[in-house]
Amino acid sequence: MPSLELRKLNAGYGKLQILFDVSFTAPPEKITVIVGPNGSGKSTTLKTIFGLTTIYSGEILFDGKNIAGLPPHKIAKMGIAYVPQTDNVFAKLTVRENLVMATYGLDESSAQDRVEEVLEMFPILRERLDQKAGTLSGGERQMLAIGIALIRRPKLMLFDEPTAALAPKIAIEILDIIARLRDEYKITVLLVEQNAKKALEYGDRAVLLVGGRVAFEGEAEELLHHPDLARMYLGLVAETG
Ligand SMILES: Nc1ncnc2c1ncn2[C@@H]1O[C@H](COP(=O)(O)OP(=O)(O)OP(=O)(O)O)[C@@H](O)[C@H]1O
Repeated sequence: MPSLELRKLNAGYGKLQILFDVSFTAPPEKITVIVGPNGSGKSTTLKTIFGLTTIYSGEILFDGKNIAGLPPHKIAKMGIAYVPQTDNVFAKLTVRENLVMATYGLDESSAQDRVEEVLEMFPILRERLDQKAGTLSGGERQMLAIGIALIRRPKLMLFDEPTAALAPKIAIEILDIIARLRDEYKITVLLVEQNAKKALEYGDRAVLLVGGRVAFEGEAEELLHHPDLARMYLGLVAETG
């Protein structure tokens, strides 16, 4: 079972360093949530794992292999899927075209099976097959983005704020889907979330980033109830009594 381990990672954009000695582990078949204030480097961490930033030093071990410095297409090939926050579907193509595009390189029968699997997981997409992705609701668009990623049968999925801008009820639906990916598909999940409380309730493990450094790594539950960190950085009021 693949786990992901970051070891003393220093990374950023060109000369602008954003991540400082970032180390943490995302254990197999668990949801690891990355939380932290705005600008603390959460998205940059996901982009770095997927080969989209400049790495100065450190290691990213996936399944025991160091993937730091590999280009995104090689990282994808190893079984890692990245679902960015926006621009994660082709708005001008239909739902069907988006899914078919994602099967590129698969033989025809497995391509059909995989699309069918996605439609079984997200029945609403079946109703929208001939609709342009740009006309989907926010929640439906997230489902399509997740579906596109699932077609490659990833072992590790990186989600960047998948519930941003969604109504609370729809946000819960998306988090439920992510929990199903862990439980039914045995996928290891790394989840960046703005809504720390909800995400920590769903997550197994947690990483708190502050100023590009790891301020906490441990059980999600522990961070949720941490007397100081939860209040200082996540705006959560520790429960009393
Ligand atoms: N492409 C880029 N080029 C240069 N700097 C960037 C780029 N993308 C992000 N940054 C900077 O990196 C820092 C960390 O941004 P990042 O998006 O990783 O934070 P975040 O924790 O995900 O924040 P948020 O919750 O606001 O999305 C910020 O100061 C941001 O301005």
